[in-house]
Amino acid sequence: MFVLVNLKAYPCDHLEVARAAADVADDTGVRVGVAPQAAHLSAVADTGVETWAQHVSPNDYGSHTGSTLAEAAADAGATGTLLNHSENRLKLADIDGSVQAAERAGLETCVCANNPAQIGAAAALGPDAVAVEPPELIGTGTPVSQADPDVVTGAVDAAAAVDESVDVYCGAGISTGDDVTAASDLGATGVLLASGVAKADDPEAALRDLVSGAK
Ligand SMILES: O=C[C@H](O)COP(=O)(O)O
Repeated sequence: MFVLVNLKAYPCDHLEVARAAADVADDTGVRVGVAPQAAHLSAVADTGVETWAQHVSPNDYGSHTGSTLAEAAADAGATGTLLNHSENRLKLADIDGSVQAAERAGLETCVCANNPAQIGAAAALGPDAVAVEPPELIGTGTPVSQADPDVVTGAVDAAAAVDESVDVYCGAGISTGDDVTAASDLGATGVLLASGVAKADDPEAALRDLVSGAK
């Protein structure tokens, strides 16, 4: 299982989380990634943890003020990127363009989507992974694997129907090792989470609990 921690724009200590995630990954052999703010990519990558961007633009080099260039994220140490997160939705053409931009820069890609139908559409764009997240469960602490298991199995089936090589992650409310185990039992190969670590009093303890459920 891949445990990917999205720090969003939470006021957490990104270096504390990154160092903890690097230690937990080293100690357990479980794949753990951290997706910080774009301005923190380089500092987070310097800790040695697997580092993901929260978004990259569909643009190539050029006159694109305010864009997050895929090559710049890769230069800063990112090895992957989320795309189309529920809090940063893109037009279909821009998701496609961002997947291509990320691939051009050598970044792994995970396209987020709300439900199985969107997961099928996302998988058709050829990312490395898709992540299903019911928006109403994000940040609630109620895990999707418990509240809406059918959305996870539906997403696994929808992605496989399009392209069996696309990994399927699930997210929203994931915060414990039991949640990670439940996600794995439903067919997900990774989890995408945020508040369970970014808002934890002890992020390292939260991460150790999460990875204890990874298979
Ligand atoms: O990117 C992470 C997801 O939106 C899940 O957030 P959450 O773990 O706070 O529910």
